[in-house]
Amino acid sequence: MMLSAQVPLSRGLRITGKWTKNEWTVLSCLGIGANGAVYSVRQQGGEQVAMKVCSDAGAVAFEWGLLERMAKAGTAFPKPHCIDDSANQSALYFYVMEQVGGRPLIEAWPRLSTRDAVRVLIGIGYGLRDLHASGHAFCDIKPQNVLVDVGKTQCVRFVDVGGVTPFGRSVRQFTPTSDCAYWGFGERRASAAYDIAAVMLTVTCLQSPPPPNLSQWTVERRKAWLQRAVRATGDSAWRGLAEDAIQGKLQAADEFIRRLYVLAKYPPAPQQPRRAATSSSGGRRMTSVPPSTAMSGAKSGHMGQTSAIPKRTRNRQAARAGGDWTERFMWISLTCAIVSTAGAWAVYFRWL
Ligand SMILES: Nc1ncnc2c1ncn2[C@@H]1O[C@H](COP(=O)(O)OP(=O)(O)OP(=O)(O)O)[C@@H](O)[C@H]1O
Repeated sequence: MMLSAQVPLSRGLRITGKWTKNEWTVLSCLGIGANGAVYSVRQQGGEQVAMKVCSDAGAVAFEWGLLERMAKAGTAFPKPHCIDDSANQSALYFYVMEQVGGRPLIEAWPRLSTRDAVRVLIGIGYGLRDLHASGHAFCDIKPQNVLVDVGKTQCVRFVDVGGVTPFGRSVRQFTPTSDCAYWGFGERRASAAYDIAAVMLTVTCLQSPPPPNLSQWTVERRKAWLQRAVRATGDSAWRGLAEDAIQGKLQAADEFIRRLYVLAKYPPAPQQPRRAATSSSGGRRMTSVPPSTAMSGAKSGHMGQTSAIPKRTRNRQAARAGGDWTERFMWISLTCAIVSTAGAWAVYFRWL
């Protein structure tokens, strides 16, 4: 059978590595993008991993190099496994990496409560902080490239390392709606501020989907639309954060995280209803995600290790939200004990 990066690989197909001699079995397609397709595959030994397949050997080698660098820097991108090309067919180049769990933000966002949405943003903030510490910007932030574990942990992970660029260089790969220059704000240059603006642009566009003919508008008209969309989203704290981020005033992820903690205390008013969207990655329909519960019940973080909201802060927030039943139980028990002791003393003195 003729294998090619352009032809979708069918389930059950076996791919043998020309150099590693490893064998992988295709399970499903995780997503298709401009640079190639990503498949869930099972490797010998049974582990499920992700395989990015391209027809361009140079593109695979370039992304692989970035992925290795990002792994060394301990960022939220998938861990690299190996790079190879198919022994069955010469035009199939690929690399194998950790398969990241969770759902793309485009699917997860509409079902997040306001509090959980802020917590996910804090997770993104921490992911960016680690990435920026390596001197690189993500540059291609979009809802398909941020995966959120919508279960208990709400971990945030990044995929698609192809756009990662050293600070100061021109952005090579971007998505117009997440690019501040497209909206008439800032320049298209890799920086922490560029990524932070992209996060808030992404979120604004998830809240208020832009019109389909946006690309035909002048930059001024786009800018005016965006300003209206930001004004229509959330309360003044939220608007202030979104405006500052989009205008490039937040120049470090730490500052972004700090501002988000303020929002976690005073979350923006929920926007209803959020329009259902269709994932562009592989054309999958948005599937239902169980609504997340109060902050007290879940841990948050990126890479499944770090909690986005420190435990003490979470407990305080939970107590404020009236969600800490153990504390309420303790106070009720204490009150009962005091009342019964007082009663016993009263009876004792009456009998004396
Ligand atoms: N390691 C991974 N684990 C799980 N899913 C992944 C992984 N890598 C990619 N995906 C999924 O596959 C989709 C496409 O992958 P990727 O973004 O790397 O392709 P691309 O060709 O670079 O896309 P684009 O044209 O958007 O830049 C992603 O949006 C994501 O949903």
